Amino acid sequence: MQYQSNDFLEAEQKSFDDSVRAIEEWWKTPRQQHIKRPYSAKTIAALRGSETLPCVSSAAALKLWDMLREHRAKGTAELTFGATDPVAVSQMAKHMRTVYVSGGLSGFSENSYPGMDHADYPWDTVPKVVDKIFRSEVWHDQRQRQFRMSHKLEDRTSLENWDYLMPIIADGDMGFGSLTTTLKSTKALAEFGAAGIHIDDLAIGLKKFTVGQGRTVVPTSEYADRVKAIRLQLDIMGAETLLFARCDTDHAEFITSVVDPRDHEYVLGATKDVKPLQQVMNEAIASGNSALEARTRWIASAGLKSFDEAVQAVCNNDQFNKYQAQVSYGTSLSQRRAAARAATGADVAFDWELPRSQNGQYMFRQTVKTIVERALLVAPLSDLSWSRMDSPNYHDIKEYHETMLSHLPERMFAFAWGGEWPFPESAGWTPERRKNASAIMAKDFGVVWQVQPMYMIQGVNMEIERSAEMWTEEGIGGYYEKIQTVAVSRKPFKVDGYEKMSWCGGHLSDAFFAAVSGEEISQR
Ligand SMILES: C[C@](O)(C(=O)O)[C@H](CC(=O)O)C(=O)O
Repeated sequence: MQYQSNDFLEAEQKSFDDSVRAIEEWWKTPRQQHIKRPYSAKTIAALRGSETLPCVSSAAALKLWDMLREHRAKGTAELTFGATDPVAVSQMAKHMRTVYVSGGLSGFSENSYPGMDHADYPWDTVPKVVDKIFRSEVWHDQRQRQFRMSHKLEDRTSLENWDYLMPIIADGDMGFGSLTTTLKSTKALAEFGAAGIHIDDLAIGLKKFTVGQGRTVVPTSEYADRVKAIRLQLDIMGAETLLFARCDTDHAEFITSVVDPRDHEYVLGATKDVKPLQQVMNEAIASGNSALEARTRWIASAGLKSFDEAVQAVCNNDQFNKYQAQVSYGTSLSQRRAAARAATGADVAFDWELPRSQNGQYMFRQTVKTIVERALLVAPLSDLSWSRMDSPNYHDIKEYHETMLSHLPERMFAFAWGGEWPFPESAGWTPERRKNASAIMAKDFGVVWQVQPMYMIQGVNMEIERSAEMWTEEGIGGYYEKIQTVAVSRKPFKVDGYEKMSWCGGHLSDAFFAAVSGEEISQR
């Protein structure tokens, strides 16, 4: 064994103690002080290497934090959309101050095997897109500054001066598997430039899109562990990256396991004497019938209820009140059964095994209360809360945010708008409310960051399709008149393009040659 002197050991101990103190001081800064960790600075110091490398995303994360806090104070919001292409991002910078890297969009456009939003692409797909966008932002900032600095002060007022260094918020999906993948993807996202990361409570790979079935969530405890793992990783790195705790429980229909009693209230069971759903579906397939139709018939016959509903259905008001007085958040099914027996004098028929799916999922019925419970649980470790929706219900949105704010008045929220949402009056959307939805969400509910993740797929598709039609029908004549002439005459600045040397980096690369040949390249 290598001999280690006392001097070495003491220096090592001092460096460790210094690191603990530095972490404790860091956690007192305005950006960090609201976070309540379930572990000590000593634990984090012990998980660090002897050198903590500076995290490139931290400056952007602090910028994002200040930006969002300011919006929160003013009742306004930062609006952005999803992007995976640095060229597009360079144009977004002229109107937006943040950019979103969507997992769904990355799944379509950033891997060799495109597909629907299943997060079934390699776990480092989104980090690589973040890397590409982050580096392109840095490059645009560099070439813009070089161009400006080649001009004298008095000539610079009329030059372009965009803030390309837009904080990037990245889709961490469900962490891509186990805890170690969650740690690795967080590390990659923060190292590659993500100023914010969102994590959700979805099960990996179980989204359904066309058969009318809702999403599958993981137990509350698994979700809480994901959030904890991300915060832990960010702390190990000393990263300021913001953590958006997204909850996909709205309209979720399944849960992977009943390991956590906090979920038991929402799991559905059969209250009638029926065969297991899987058996019925397998019999339908074996006899050449539709499994989906067999499922629909089974659901209609099984008397599906939550345990509380099952109790309510078999007792009077007094008995139900007595039952309710015995149960609360986190009361397990076996405790609920005992409380029901005590209140009604009989066992209540309820079997949550019978409706289980082929993948073993349990049937689940969420309410706004479920989402609030999950969101409150992970709020102390995260920076923003986000209840993800399939379609917008204003009443639910209002109830969720107002309940959250009654517990956490300073809380900041994120929200994603869909590409083809209907905004019906029946869901609380008056025309006036729809028109001003983004502003209302910001002012009334503190939703400081709002994204349309799939804007590229609809909004930009529309532009490309129109452009492709024009080019194939009119060729260079059409291009000259409808694109080039318009782009070049745009005021106060030409539209960016390959011929615009400042934007495409022509000036920068020529400046490299000049500098190497010994020329003074500043302010000629
Ligand atoms: C935001 C999202 O995570 C994404 O990948 O962009 C998706 C988008 C969508 O499916 O509409 C999500 O909300 O799950």
